[in-house]
Amino acid sequence: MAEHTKSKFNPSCHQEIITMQNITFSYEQKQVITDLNFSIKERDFVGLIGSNGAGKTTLLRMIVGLLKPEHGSISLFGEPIGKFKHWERIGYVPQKNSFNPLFPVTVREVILSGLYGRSKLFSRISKADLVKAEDAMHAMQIEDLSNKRIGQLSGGQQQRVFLARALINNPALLILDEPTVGIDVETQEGFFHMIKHMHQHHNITFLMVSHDMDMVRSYLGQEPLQQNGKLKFYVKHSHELENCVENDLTHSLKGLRQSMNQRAPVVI
Ligand SMILES: Nc1ncnc2c1ncn2[C@@H]1O[C@H](COP(=O)(O)OP(=O)(O)OP(=O)(O)O)[C@@H](O)[C@H]1O
Repeated sequence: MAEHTKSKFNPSCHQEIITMQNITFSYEQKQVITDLNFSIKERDFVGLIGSNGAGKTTLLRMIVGLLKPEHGSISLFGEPIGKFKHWERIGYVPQKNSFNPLFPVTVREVILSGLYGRSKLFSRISKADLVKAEDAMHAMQIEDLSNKRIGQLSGGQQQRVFLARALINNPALLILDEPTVGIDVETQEGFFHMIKHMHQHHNITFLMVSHDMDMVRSYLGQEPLQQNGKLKFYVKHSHELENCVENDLTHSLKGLRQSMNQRAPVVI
């Protein structure tokens, strides 16, 4: 990736967030990813495209530590994944789940579960945690859904809940696996509008799997920056954003909430 003058751009915009070197992965006898080299820098927006079975979800699951590469290495925020402990810096929204409407978990509980992660599984919910949940719900404009059962929401509303769950720790990296599958076109547009807004105004790096080529091409360019097998990486670099400068916005939930409030509501 090209280097850029440090006088103009904040050097922190160039920290490597994900580094993948010579990654190969197989399920039993079937090799899915072969010798992949790719890195993502702070505040890049990467769209990961590929046909069904190309290995997109497999790659995301390796990045979030749920699968181990057969060969090669992954670093997160400059640390080898085996030593990386700051999982709260990463928000992960897996592929859409469908819930039984009777599943007895409320929206607030789903969002709070984002805080328990790997370290807080058995800790009690503090007042501060509840405030974070409120902020995340406010940022996603779903406060009115807080006591509803997750299974009673529409697909678009559920996606907002899972985004709020991913945001509750103020992540520096958001990983989204086909976030708009099964959602109507109008709602998808609203969702992408929101994601782009978050990217442009907050210091968040995005890695998103999507089949929506119109959205990908309109925001990330016509051609992939790199291809590996059937995986294509479309990228908008942090230096293409005007406000990647010294006085970058911090990305606290409150800041997100304020800036989301300044624009027209997005209907999802
Ligand atoms: N647990 C598993 N055991 C064996 N094979 C698997 C497993 N998970 C995925 N695969 C296979 O690995 C390949 C890649 O799967 P993956 O889910 O990563 O693809 P994908 O690009 O995300 O596809 P889609 O667009 O359909 O979601 C597919 O051929 C799939 O059948």
